[in-house]
Amino acid sequence: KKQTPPSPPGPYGLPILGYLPFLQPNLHYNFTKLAYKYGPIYKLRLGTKLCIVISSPSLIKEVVRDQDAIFANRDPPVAALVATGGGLDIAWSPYGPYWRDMRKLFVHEMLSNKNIQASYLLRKGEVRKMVRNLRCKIGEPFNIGEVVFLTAVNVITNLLWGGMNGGGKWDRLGGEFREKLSKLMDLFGKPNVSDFIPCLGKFDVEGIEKDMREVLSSAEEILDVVVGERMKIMKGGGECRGERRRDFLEILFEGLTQKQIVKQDSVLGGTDTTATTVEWVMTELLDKPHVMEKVQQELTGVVGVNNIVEESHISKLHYLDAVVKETFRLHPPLPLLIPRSPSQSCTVGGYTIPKGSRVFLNMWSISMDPQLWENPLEFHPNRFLNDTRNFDYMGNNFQYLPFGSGRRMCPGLPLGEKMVMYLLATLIHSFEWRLPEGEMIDLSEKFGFVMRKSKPLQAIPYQRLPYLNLYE
Ligand code: HEM
Repeated sequence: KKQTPPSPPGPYGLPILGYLPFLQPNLHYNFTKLAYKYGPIYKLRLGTKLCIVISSPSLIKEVVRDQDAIFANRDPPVAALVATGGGLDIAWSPYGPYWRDMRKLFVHEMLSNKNIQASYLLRKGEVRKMVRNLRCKIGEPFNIGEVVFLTAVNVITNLLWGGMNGGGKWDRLGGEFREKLSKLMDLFGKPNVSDFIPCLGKFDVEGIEKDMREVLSSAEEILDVVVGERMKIMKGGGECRGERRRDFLEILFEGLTQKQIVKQDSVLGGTDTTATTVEWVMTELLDKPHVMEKVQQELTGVVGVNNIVEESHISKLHYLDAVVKETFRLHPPLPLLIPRSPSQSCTVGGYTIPKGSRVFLNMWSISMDPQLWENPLEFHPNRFLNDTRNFDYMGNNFQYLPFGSGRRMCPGLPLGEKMVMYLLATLIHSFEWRLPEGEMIDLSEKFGFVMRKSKPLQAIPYQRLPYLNLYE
């Protein structure tokens, strides 16, 4: 008789609530501590939901490579279902034809090599605008993450529907929209009892659904205006600002309704990950002046002293690339990636994983594993120089997956990587950075859908080289 493999080990919990009352807010840390006790694959019952936590490269490979098709489904939290109209966006829609079509449009059209190259002028314009704004703040402390976020939002919304920040009207809407988007991302990450005890769903005990609906209705009002305006132009047969680059909206108009377009929140989520990464890199560099000095030297050698950074310089910035990679290791923006859910019962590591369970891939714990990394708690960019182990972002080394892996891997990778490097190279080449008087570096993190710093980085820019007028 064929025997069913056993269920993974795991802690016991209370009746009905399971392990829910014992969960701590820093979930990645909590899950890592449990792995010390129960091993690299264990189960947790949170309310009625069976969760599986995996934290070894070989078991992660079984999920995202060997059984990728089975694990390509998501198990969206209530907040995400509310935000995406029941899963109309790319990140939360179930694995199937709708997701495939959306993702194909996104990857082959919006983020095709041709479109990314054609949109360089747009990125250049936004990055220059950022430097001009920073010139007015020389000697003053300000929030780096916020400035970078605005630049990333402008680039991505421009790629999506072009021109949101082109005139006074879009500038105002863009600022408001940024606020809503941050709130929306925070709500994705908040643990919600309704996710784990569905019969409590209608009571919305923590008010997350209510908050989400409020944020959404104002965010969507803004999107409706933008999308509606563009639909009018398209229906009138008008040329979109005479540009040759087709933006995502134009492409989407070919097959989707306005409602489906407005629900592309996950695409916009790319702005939060980009800004958070830049903020973490700047924090690590301000904490380690010798590393900052090496990055500056590299930039001076590659870009020169009387010149401004161009995207063509990026491929020559090997040390900065290693600094970014090491930052992704120590502070992965999505420490548990986006949870998967098997579409049929299957076996991982010799254990049964039931259909519909929520599977967390704990990349944070892998990043901190002393068996896999020498001195894992220390910041050593050199470990990524002269790398022979494929520590790139392509999702083939299961010890290092900042952009995920398999069918559900981040489709925004080509843009995200470019933006992070270009923004950092410009910020560091143009300015000398210091902390405000009496301020200490704070490296603590706050768990969320995107893992941000618990205290935003405040830093002061000083003019570094005499060429800043080139940005005028
Ligand atoms: C530093 C930048 C970024 C990082 C670190 C990052 C990381 C990730 C990760 C870890 C995932 C989950 C992958 C998985 O489940 O295996 C993901 C998914 C996704 N990302 Fe990114 N991302 C970044 C930038 C972007 C950008 C710029 C965009 C859009 C322009 C974007 C759009 C998406 C979308 C749509 C998904 C869902 C894919 C799906 O479910 O099919 N990301 N990202």
